[in-house]
Amino acid sequence: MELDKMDENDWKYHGEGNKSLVVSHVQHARVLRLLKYSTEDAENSPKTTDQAFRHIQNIVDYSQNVMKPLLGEKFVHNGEAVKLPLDFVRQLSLKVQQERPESRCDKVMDTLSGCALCLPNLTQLSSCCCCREHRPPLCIEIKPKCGFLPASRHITKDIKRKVCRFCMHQHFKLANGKWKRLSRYCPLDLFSGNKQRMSLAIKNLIEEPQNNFNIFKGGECIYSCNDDADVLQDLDELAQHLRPYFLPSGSLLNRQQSSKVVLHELIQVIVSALLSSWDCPRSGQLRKTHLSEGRVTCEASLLHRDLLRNGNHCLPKDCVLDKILGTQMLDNLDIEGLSPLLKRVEQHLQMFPKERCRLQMDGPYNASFLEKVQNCPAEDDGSLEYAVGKVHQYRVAMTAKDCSIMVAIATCGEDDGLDQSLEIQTTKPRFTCSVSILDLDPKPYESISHQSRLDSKIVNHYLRRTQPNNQELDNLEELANQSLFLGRDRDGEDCTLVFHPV
Ligand SMILES: O=P(O)(O)O[C@@H]1[C@@H](OP(=O)(O)O)[C@H](OP(=O)(O)O)[C@H](O)[C@H](OP(=O)(O)O)[C@H]1OP(=O)(O)O
Ligand SMILES: Nc1ncnc2c1ncn2[C@@H]1O[C@H](COP(=O)(O)OP(=O)(O)OP(=O)(O)O)[C@@H](O)[C@H]1O
Repeated sequence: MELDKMDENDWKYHGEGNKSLVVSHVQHARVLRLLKYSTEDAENSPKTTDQAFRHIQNIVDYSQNVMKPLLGEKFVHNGEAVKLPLDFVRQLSLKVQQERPESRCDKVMDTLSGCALCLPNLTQLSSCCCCREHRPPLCIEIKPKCGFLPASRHITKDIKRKVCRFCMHQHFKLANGKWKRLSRYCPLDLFSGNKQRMSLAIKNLIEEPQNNFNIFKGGECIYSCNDDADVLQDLDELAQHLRPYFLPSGSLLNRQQSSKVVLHELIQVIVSALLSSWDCPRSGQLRKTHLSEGRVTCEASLLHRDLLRNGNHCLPKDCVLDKILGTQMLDNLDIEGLSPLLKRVEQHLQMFPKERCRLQMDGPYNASFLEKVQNCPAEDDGSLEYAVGKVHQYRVAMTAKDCSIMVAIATCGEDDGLDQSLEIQTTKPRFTCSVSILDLDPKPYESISHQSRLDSKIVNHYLRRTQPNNQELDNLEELANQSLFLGRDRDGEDCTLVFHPV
């Protein structure tokens, strides 16, 4: 990429989240990730080009020196901080504006600094993984969120040990109008390692993607949450896109039958990719990570109790889910156990503000930061160092609870070489696949206190809605929502997919 010859016509809108907007190159498998900021919060945006560059370089360092060692070399692509011509960035901003979803337009793209993060386009397979097949690659993006129930002795509300954060948060989001329907997805099912539970989790993501699920074909997003949340997802249209990948061209199945088969096959491929151990492909069954029984089942999940009790609940060691879960579980005190330690750090920093630098509260994210994360003492010895170590661990866990997984797949013929990619073995066509993790930004130290407030709000709201003894249900709408939730619970076995052993 020649930075002095940048042309906005070579780039197109690709997607965005809360903090960044992504454009992709029309020919090369590259993306640029530009920062966004809220106009009301302009004073918190980086003021000079150097500050913005430093901010992006911090993201690169954090990905490379902290998240990559924790999550695995194969999954993390840290990218490169770049300085772009300002005129190019301004033109680009104008060009993409009309493509942006309304729900994300509360923030504007940074057009002042000219700084961005350049990354490989993870919706496309790297050339070494590509087959001779000309069909465009498919890519499935999943934002899995937190995959375990906390076991910390500091927890004050027992419900947190029974219902997972995502499922409780759904009710809070519904009440606040962020979404209009509850998602049936439960992260504990996805992270269970049990293929039946995982399949149901993915089926639920497909049915209600919210901001947790997207599908790309040839780098174009073909399936995601509608901005108009009233409109249900068109699964039939999705199945038509997928049909050539999963059904032989002469298939005699009618449209409805083929939709079922195609979605079932897609889910199988995703499950296989998520469970593959990349260090020893095809031997994903060798070493396994077990979670203690009580931490793997969420009472809000709709699965049949027998399956939850008797199924296999472990992840192959080193598969992408195992890596993410292990990093999420660095948060072993829960926000309630962390809060007094956060206070210890805050008090120290109030007295000695210059210590912020030595303690690496805002980086630099180097080997010494990772050392603080990995070698934090197991027990509180009352020291500042212990408190700082736990705060750093919590922030790293937050990143892992908010990252996304990209599973890029392509069909391949009998004699295609597989090089560094992974062969997914299913009953029908052969696929090569690459799995990556994205959105690995450091979470600011300041965001921890927000987490603490949010945690109380989510839990209190959930208790008010779902527990009959909490009589604070204030209107009929709330009651309706509650019965919707209870109805879900009773529907435990309602699954339109036919599950075959995989
Ligand atoms: O706090 P959560 O669990 O709601 O996560 C936030 C996400 O909301 P979600 O629940 O996934 O819809 C939120 O996602 P959306 O903007 O809702 O798509 C962001 O990812 C946010 O991260 P950041 O503050 O922008 O770095 C996320 O915030 P933090 O990870 O910083 O807490
Ligand atoms: N390297 C990449 N290759 C392909 N697509 C990408 C890449 N990085 C990001 N994207 C796409 O852009 C979207 C937004 O990126 P990202 O999740 O990093 O933004 P964010 O603002 O940090 O998100 P969040 O809301 O979680 O804070 C992603 O959901 C993904 O679809």
